[in-house]
Amino acid sequence: FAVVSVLSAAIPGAQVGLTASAVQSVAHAAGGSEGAQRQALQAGLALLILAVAGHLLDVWGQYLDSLLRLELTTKIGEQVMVKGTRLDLQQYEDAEAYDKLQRAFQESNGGRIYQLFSEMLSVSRELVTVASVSVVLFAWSPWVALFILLSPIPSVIAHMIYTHKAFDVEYARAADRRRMYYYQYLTTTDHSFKEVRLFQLGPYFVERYRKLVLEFFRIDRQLARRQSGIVGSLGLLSVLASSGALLWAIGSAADDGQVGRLAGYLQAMGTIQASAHGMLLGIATLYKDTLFLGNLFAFLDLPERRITGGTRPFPAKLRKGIEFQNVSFVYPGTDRVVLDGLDFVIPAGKCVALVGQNGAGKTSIVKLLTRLYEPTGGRILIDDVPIEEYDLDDLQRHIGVIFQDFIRYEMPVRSNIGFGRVEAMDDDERVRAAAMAGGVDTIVSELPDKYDTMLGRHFEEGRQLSGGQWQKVALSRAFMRKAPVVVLDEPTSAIDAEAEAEIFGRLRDIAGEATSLIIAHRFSTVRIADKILVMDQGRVIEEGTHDDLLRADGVYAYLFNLQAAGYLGEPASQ
Ligand SMILES: Nc1ncnc2c1ncn2[C@@H]1O[C@H](COP(=O)(O)OP(=O)(O)OP(=O)(O)O)[C@@H](O)[C@H]1O
Repeated sequence: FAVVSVLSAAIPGAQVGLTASAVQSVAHAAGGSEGAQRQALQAGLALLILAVAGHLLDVWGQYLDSLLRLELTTKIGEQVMVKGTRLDLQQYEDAEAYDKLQRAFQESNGGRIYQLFSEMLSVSRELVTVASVSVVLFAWSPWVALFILLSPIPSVIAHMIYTHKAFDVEYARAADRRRMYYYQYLTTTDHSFKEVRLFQLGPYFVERYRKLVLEFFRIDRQLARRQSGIVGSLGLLSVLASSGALLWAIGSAADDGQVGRLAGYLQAMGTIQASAHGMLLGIATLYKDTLFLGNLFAFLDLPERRITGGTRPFPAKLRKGIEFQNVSFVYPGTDRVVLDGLDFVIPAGKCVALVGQNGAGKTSIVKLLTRLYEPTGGRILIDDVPIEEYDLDDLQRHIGVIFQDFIRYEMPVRSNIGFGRVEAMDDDERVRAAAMAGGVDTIVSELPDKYDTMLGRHFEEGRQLSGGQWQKVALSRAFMRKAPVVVLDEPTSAIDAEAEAEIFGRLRDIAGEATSLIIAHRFSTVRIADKILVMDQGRVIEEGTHDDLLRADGVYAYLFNLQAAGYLGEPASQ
């Protein structure tokens, strides 16, 4: 591509020389000079051949250019996705790091990197054109050549100053841009439509969006005004320089009668002005692209998986269980103690339930157990071995976890369940067994394409499920994993009581095989557990079976009675 581009760029130099020679020969022929006519025709023929060659090289260059664009956009998009999967959860949950991600994602379609390459090539092409024409010009008059060559520089400097300012402005905007996209998202997606419509929030979000846009507009207008001033005044210098050179060329042609040379100057001036201007503007654009691409590279350079594991394989079945010893945790960048000297054991093959108020720290425990974060103090042991000694991927592969905010994959049922063990997604038996354990098999049997039915509404022929049905699908995904440790964060909050009882029956069936931790607010869910931990402000304040805790008549008994009274319509006794 580079060779083709450079070859085609050398053509204008030859054209200037040939044009001058053709015009001069015509002038001589008109003066009756012998052989001049033949020379003029030869120069004309050479010009024709050059034009055809130039055209063919251009077409070829454009084809290669498309290939380059395709290849770059594919590769960069993929690299950004891969990088996204290699970061830590912390980088997604921290506003500053998230801004960095967003800035990089804006460049992730590879458009800018393609632009950078093609800009680099076009600058080199223009350089070759300018050089080839300059050779001819310098031979005629070094001063005129110098003037013509340097004339575009002032206006390009102006562009570069502006580009830097524009980048600084855009850089500082990341958070506001994110806010803008968020308002757009809230007013244009199915997830938010119901609330936005019924709470009549549309005008409010549009107004917030408009305020941000207007502020952007105000700053951009200021910038554009300043740019016009700078570009205008420096550009005037460029115009004066090139016009001066032209004046000089006209004067000297009037003196010595070299009309061919004047024609050559005129053509050269047009070519050089376009090329030198194109080249210097290209440099300004390159400068801008490298500034913006800095965002992409800053993202690609982000440290990957700072949480690392050891080499020990995770046990296929726990012997002893999971133990939290004096575990404390503070989210990075914050100072609130979320877990405060936590001590508890989940015996192997048993089911332990965690209850506690919102914000007590239950989900944070799951994040530590799955090593999405590291404790600030204390240690977590699995079968008496510190958790960090296990191979990280192996550990995560052996935990079947479903978070409260599980994903509703807009994909077929088979994928939604099969993602629990992606290698076994085509194993019909396993997918069906998982669906049965999650209580979703009867729903699937009524779907038009059974396990191949598309779920959700984003793609054609997708079937939308109810909230509880989606939750059952997510549970099936956890069962699909057949992991020795199962962690379910509010797994049945949207599931009806009958289905919940069935699912927990199955969870009990796998007890003995798996060690499970269930977080729940519903006491009907909690009571089936072998042991219940009651949490408050990052600590375990009560521990025991359902009956033990009722007998102890503490916080658990109070909360249980409160919920039971709610069901029975009686006031809670305390
Ligand atoms: N990524 C985070 N960064 C900083 N603080 C966080 C983060 N996630 C949660 N927290 C804080 O940690 C505390 C515990 O949150 P956690 O999600 O563990 O509570 P929870 O017991 O699971 O609550 P819920 O019952 O509402 O699900 C809360 O005060 C919350 O504000």
